[in-house]
Amino acid sequence: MTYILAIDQGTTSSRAILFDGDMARVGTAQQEFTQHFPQAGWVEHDAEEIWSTTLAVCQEVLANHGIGSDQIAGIGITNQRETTVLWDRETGKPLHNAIVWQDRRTAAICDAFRSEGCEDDIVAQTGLLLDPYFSGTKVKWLLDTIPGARERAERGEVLFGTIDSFLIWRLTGGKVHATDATNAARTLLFNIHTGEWSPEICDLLHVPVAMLPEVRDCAADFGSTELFGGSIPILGVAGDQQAATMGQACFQPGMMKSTYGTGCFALLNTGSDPVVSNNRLLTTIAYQLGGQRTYALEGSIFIAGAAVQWLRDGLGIIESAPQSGELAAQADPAQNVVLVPAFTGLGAPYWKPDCRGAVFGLTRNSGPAEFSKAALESIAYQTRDLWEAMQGDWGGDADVTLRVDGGMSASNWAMQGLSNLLGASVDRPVMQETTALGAAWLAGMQAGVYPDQAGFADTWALDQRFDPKMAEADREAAYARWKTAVAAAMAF
Ligand SMILES: Nc1ncnc2c1ncn2[C@@H]1O[C@H](COP(=O)(O)OP(=O)(O)O)[C@@H](O)[C@H]1O
Ligand SMILES: O=P(O)(O)OC[C@H](O)CO
Repeated sequence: MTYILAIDQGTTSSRAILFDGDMARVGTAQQEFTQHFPQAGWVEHDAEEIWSTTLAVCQEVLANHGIGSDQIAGIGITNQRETTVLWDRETGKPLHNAIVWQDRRTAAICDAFRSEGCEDDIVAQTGLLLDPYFSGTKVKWLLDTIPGARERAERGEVLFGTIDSFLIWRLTGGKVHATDATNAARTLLFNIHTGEWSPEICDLLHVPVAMLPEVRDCAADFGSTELFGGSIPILGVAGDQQAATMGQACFQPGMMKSTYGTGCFALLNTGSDPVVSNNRLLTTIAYQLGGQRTYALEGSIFIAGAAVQWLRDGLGIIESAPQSGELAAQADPAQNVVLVPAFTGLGAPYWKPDCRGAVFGLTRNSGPAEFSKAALESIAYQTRDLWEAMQGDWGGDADVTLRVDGGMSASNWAMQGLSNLLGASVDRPVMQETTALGAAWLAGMQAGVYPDQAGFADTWALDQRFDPKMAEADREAAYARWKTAVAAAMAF
């Protein structure tokens, strides 16, 4: 039997998932790693720990299943996006902790460029917003802060990469400095229309082009690793939300997936033409295969499953995440408690980093069940915001179903509520590890052991469809309450 090894390097853990020749998951190994918060709003990872946990989980899953390197046809890498690493070309050592996508330290840099009138050109070239979320201003901050780093980067002695690049460098023993188009598209340094690094933006941010990785297709030759016995080629790379889009087989324009983990990231395939958002969504590359770019509109919600974690760890009203649905089902239907979970600000389409959470509509009878219901419904309302924005940008032609995945999609109550508030069908696939599957598919297809796009799309199998069970008038009244609550939270 031939196998594919998928590496899913996420924000809180590194995972290795082994798939067999039929794309069935054989085994998983996972290790969490340390989150560093050196100052308010700063989030860092130790890139060495990212590397050591990644290496360990790969070794573990292979050992657990007695699989040798000669049985692995290829490795696919998927990763937390935007997180920024600078390392020494000679030693491979990071110059600094990785600056994580959630880190807000470059807000002032963004404000300064905005006041200089640079935002429109950056948005036009990158499809992104001038926000600390993306890598570009993080690279600038590192080069401004670490003595001598910029001069060394100009000489090609210091390299930049998102996590995929750093892992490729380490896996190949420093032979390959490359990334894929989906990861490049999140850096704020990449022109998504030409498929090349933007010389103008690199100049503006004072980022030497010599330090940037080569950009390749998602399914391509990324070198090989000798670290697991024999040689294994790295054949697939994609940012995690794009890998989930492929894992959900959202290959047709108008198809949309939404991944409910800690946060929620919704991507709508817009085909070969990038769609410019009038609703503060991001325009990004969904995938690049055979040199052809397919674009997506993306909406990013920072708090989804994290609201359920808050019920458990903050309020202590549930002991485990699945209890949130059981409790919500007991809520008094006459109460209209609304939670705006802006614990770390609001993402798309509001982009209000300073907004904070709020609860509205409390009565003397409001208790754990109503809080639980409000927390799960807040995820549905936020998705409805993205859905509305996407329909507006896309011209109302989006698919009438939403494909969901991620840990929280296991909640039937939450998914039924989502369908009710969207007024659309919500499809949950049998295979909910779509991020890893997407990365595995890229590598397996490139290796010639997995089917092409059409064949892969045929293997997508439905676990459960949730159809709306809410009267239109009730849905719209509920959504209007949410909009009022968001406006009030933003005004606070
Ligand atoms: N049955 C459930 N009901 C509601 N939320 C759930 C359920 N199972 C998991 N979650 C939530 O899903 C999140 C974990 O999903 P996961 O995809 O593993 O996220 P991440 O990759 O961001 O760590 C947690 O925030 C958890 O609270
Ligand atoms: O690692 P995740 O699943 O939280 O995903 C993070 C996103 O890629 C950030 O853009």
